[in-house]
Order: sequence, then C-alpha cells, then structure tokens
Amino acid sequence: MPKPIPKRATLIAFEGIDGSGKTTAANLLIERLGAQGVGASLHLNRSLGPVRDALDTLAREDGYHDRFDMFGSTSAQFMGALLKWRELLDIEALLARENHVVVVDRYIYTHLALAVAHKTTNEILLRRMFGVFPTPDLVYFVDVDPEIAAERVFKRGRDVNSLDFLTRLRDGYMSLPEMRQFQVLNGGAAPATVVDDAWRLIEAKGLFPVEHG
Ligand SMILES: Nc1ncnc2c1ncn2[C@@H]1O[C@H](COP(=O)(O)OP(=O)(O)OP(=O)(O)O)[C@@H](O)[C@H]1O
Ligand SMILES: Cc1cn([C@H]2C[C@H](O)[C@@H](COP(=O)(O)O)O2)c(=O)[nH]c1=O
Repeated sequence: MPKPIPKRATLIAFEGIDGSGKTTAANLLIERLGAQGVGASLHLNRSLGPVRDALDTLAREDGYHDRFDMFGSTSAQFMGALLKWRELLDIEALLARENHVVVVDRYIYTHLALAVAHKTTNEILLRRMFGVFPTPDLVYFVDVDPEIAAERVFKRGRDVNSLDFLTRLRDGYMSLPEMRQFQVLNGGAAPATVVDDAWRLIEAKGLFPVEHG
C-alpha cells in the first residue's frame, strides 16, 4: 500500500444517497467559500455508471443476470471501489496546499456504505485500502427520504435508482461507526437552506476564519 496521503488543506466531504443533493450543495458551498475569499477546490464525483453498465452487458452476454450474478457482490463492488480509490489519488496535490479548502463530492464512506448495502464480505479490506486517505475535518451527510431521492434521480433523467437500493444504501451509511462524527444536513430543504446549514456548521467548528454578517 502507498503511504498515507498527507493533508495540509482543510478537507470537507459530502456523503449521502443518490439524489440527496450532494453535488448541488457542494457547488453552492464552493461559491460561498469563494465569496468569502477562501481558496477552495471542488473534487466532483466521477460516476462509475459506464463501468457498471459495461460489466452488466458482459455478464448478460455470458448468460448471467447482471454483474453481481457473474462476479458475486464482493468482487463486483471491489472493482468500483478500486476505481474510486484511483480517482481519489488525484486530490493529493490539493491536500498538500496550506490555507486551502478541498471539498469532495462522495468520499471513501460511499464505498463502506455500499459494502453494507450490497452485503459484501470485504469491509475490512476496503477499510485498509481506503486507509491511505486522510480523515476529513468535516463530513456532511446530506439526509433525505429515499422516496424523495428516487423521484429526484428519476426527474434528473441521467440514471434510475430503485427505492430498495436507496433505502439499503441509507441504512448502510447509518450503520457505519463513522456516522456518529458526520454532520447531518436536511437534504429535504431547499438548496439555499442546505448550504446555509452547512455554513453554520463550518462557523461553529471554527474551521477557518470566515466573515460574519
Ligand atoms: N435541496 C434540494 N431540493 C430539491 N431538489 C434538489 C435539491 N438538491 C438537489 N436537487 C435536485 O435533485 C437532483 C439531484 O441532485 P444532485 O445531483 O445534487 O444530487 P447528488 O446527491 O449529487 O446525486 P448523485 O449521487 O446521484 O450524483 C438534481 O436534479 C438537483 O437539481
Ligand atoms: C461505484 C459503484 C456505485 N454504486 C452505486 C453508488 C451510488 O449509489 C450509485 C451511483 O454511483 P456513481 O458511480 O457515483 O454513479 O451507484 C454501486 O452500487 N456499485 C458501485 O460499484
């Protein structure tokens, strides 16, 4: 394993089920940080949807129902986790910057929650693998009713998430020991309210000097 990635920047992560509003809130937070003169970068989640689709197609061509049927849930999820791991290495240079805030849309906890949701047997291995990434200064869990999230995802029109999957993923997050350290944001509120709440938590934590008023 590579050595743990050093962190000098402030690291803020957004977690939550699909459609909870992570990307929307992360973008608004970056705008707010910029308006306050805080140097900040946003690392957007790179969807692995095309990888999942390709694996499902390969599986069906071989007579399986889907990638889980062909590879088993543990291996199928591990492939996604590995790609996320590689993607997250890209924040190393940003994390090395002092007086800088790095906002990440989906961090390592997504894959720990997915491991629970998909009942994989490699949670310990995943934790070791993702252990190279630093613990964020602040993790927001954008919480929303899975039914609302499913509707938002459907309306967005990019992909579809079943209510069953979103419910299991939310339960997966809730079961993580780290959940106790997460700051829960009400993702059912309007985006402006979500970011106001996020900002209040930054101020309360005194993460960096921000102007008041
Ligand atoms: N607070 C909100 N209230 C109502 N609609 C919202 C809110 N936040 C986001 N949306 C809308 O819901 C959809 C999903 O939002 P967004 O992409 O930010 O969620 P996400 O959590 O990043 O999703 P994913 O994990 O699937 O990428 C978008 O169409 C967005 O405009
Ligand atoms: C990588 C991966 C993802 N999922 C789930 C995780 C999210 O809930 C959705 C969307 O993920 P995206 O990659 O950000 O589009 O799918 C999954 O079930 N299995 C995976 O390996």
